[in-house]
Amino acid sequence: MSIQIKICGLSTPETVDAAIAAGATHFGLVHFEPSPRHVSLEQAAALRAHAAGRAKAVLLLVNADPQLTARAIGTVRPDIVQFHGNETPEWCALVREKAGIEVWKALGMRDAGTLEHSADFIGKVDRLLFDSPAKALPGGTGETFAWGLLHGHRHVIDWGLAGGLSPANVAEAIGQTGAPLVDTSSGVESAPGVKDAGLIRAFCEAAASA
Ligand SMILES: O=C(O)c1ccccc1NCC(=O)[C@H](O)[C@H](O)COP(=O)(O)O
Repeated sequence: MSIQIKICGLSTPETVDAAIAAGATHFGLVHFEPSPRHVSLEQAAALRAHAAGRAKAVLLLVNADPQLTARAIGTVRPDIVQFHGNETPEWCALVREKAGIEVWKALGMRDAGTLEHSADFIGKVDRLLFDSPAKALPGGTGETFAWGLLHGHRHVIDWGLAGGLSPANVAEAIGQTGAPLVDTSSGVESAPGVKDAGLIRAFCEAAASA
C-alpha cells in the first residue's frame, strides 16, 4: 500500500493546494492559540471547504474542554480530530462515538513506557501518531525521537510517525520504522508557521519514493 502523508499546520488555501498537488492524503489544521500555526475555527472551516474532499482534513485540539471540542467539530466538520494533549482513552472514545468521525491520538515518545501506555487506546481511537515529546509546544517541535523505540513493536491499530520529519530524513524514517503514514510540520516551513510549497513537494517526493 502506498504511503499516506499528512502535512500539518496549514493556514492558507495556497498551501492546502500545494500539499494536495504534491500528493498529501491528509492536512492538519491546528486550533491551539499558542501555536504559530493556529487557525480560528472559521479559518479552519474555510480551508476544509476549500479542500472539498481532495484530501482528509485533520483538526488538531489540545486539552480542549467539552464545549470547545463540540463547537470546533461542529464548525469545522473535519474528517478526523487529532488530540495532541493529555486526553484520556475514555475521552477519545466518547468523542469518537458522539461525533461519528475518526479520532487520532498523538503520543510523545519518551521511552518504552509510552508504547506500553499506547495499548490503553486500542479500541478507543482510529490511529496513534507517534511524535516527539512536548517541549514549549505539545507538537510541531521539529525534533525527531529515537525511532528504534518502535523496532519490533507489534502495531495492532493504524499508526503514523511524526516529529522532525523533513525532505532529508523522511525516506530513512520510513525505512527504519515501516510507518504507513508520515506527518510533518516544521520540516516543510521557511519560518515558524510559514509553509514552503517547494519543501512540501520535496517531502512528498521523498516519502513516495521510499
Ligand atoms: O504544529 C503545531 O504547532 C502544534 C501545536 C500544538 C499541538 C500540535 C501541533 N502539531 C501537531 C502535528 O501533528 C505536527 O505535525 C507534529 O507534531 C510534527 O511536527 P514537526 O516536528 O514540526 O514536524
